[in-house]
Amino acid sequence: MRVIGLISGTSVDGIDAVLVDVSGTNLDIKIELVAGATYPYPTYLRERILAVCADKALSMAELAELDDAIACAFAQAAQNIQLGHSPASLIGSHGQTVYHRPPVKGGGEGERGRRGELPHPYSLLPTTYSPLGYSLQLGRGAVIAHLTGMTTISNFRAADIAAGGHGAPLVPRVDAALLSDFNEGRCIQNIGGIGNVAYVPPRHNSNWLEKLRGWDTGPGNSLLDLAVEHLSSGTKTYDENGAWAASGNPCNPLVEKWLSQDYFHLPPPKSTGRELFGASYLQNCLQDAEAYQLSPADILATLAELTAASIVRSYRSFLPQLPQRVLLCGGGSRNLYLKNRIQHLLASVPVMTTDEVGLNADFKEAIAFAVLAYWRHMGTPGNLPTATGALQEVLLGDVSQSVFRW
Ligand SMILES: Nc1ncnc2c1ncn2[C@@H]1O[C@H](COP(=O)(O)OP(=O)(O)OP(=O)(O)O)[C@@H](O)[C@H]1O
Ligand SMILES: CC(=O)N[C@H]1[C@@H]2OC[C@@H](O2)[C@@H](O)[C@@H]1O[C@H](C)C(=O)O
Repeated sequence: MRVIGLISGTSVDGIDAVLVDVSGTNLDIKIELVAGATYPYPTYLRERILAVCADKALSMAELAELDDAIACAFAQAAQNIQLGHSPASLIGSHGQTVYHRPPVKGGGEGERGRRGELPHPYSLLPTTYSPLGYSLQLGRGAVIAHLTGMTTISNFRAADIAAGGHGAPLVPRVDAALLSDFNEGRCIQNIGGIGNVAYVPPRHNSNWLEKLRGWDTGPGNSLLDLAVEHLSSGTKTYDENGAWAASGNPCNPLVEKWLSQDYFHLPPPKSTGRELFGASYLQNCLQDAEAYQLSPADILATLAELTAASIVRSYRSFLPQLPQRVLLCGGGSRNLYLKNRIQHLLASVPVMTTDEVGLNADFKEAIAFAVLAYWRHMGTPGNLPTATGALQEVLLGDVSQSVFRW
């Protein structure tokens, strides 16, 4: 089946679109990437999205307008990616995350929540506050289905959240299907705006899927990108290949201070977003850096070290053993300095990109949402409770069918 996968991630840099052929059932699937492209948002739209992510207030009418403007951009990306190819019959669209709130521990989280009992932290909250997580992705599927004439699956995170999960990360089940190895335990590390990992145990283990783990490791490129924009007075948006950071030195006492923060010590399942690792987090980092009189390059090297160390230390803290290989994907896998620091901290564990095992590292997330849509279409669950904390596996995504014929 030919499927389109669409996502714009927490970097808000544009829409990743793929056209893939998917076949098979459940975890036993094959995919072939027919086409992939990134379509940058128009500047005005990117700025509006970033403002909303940074808590800018907007009216309901403005929210509806923004939701549909994003959906139109996604529909356009779906049309563009098919040009010159035979058309797809299904779209899986993640949309644009503008807000993410994990469930309250001991309340919504499936692993800990008990029915019929108000857990302690919940009883301290106003009664209007739900212990379930909340995650809002804009770019409604109905509009994409309407504009493209194609059945569109969207709103993938809601069903996992309703089952007590974080609604994230959702990619680990796809990682299990596409990147597992018979003999080797692997960490599949995405470095987008936020970093997230799936630990995929070797498949020779009879209950390997139950042993799979996944969580958000913390900042990926979000702090680095914000810092580059600030330190270059808006002339740059990211540190190409990590060259700027590579010309500085990390300040280790600062890295240790930042790593003492709660999020890094919280056991999985856990998820996060720009709400935590965003502009105000960076402001605090920059304030801390003043005491050490760091140069711009040192600041970037220190933030890169935070990202690398938060990733590697989370493996050491939360996995039964280190993986035998780490496969990087997402834009941060192109940051050579970051990649080298991860390799250094992992010593003899080989670190490479998913490209090197045949899965495109830039488009893996978009591919994942094509696969998740395929699974929804086939009636196969898409979440992994060991990664999201949900009480059970559930079907992910709302189905919008197009009744319009253009
Ligand atoms: N050549 C490169 N050198 C350094 N960094 C790069 C390079 N290419 C991309 N990046 C980084 O990758 C980021 C985009 O990554 P990606 O598209 O994977 O993020 P995302 O999908 O928005 O995030 P998420 O996975 O959190 O949803 C850019 O903002 C930039 O920081
Ligand atoms: C709420 C949300 O959009 N979360 C993203 C984000 O970006 C990376 C990390 O945080 C991950 O948990 C998730 O995305 C991927 C696609 C996932 O669900 O696996």
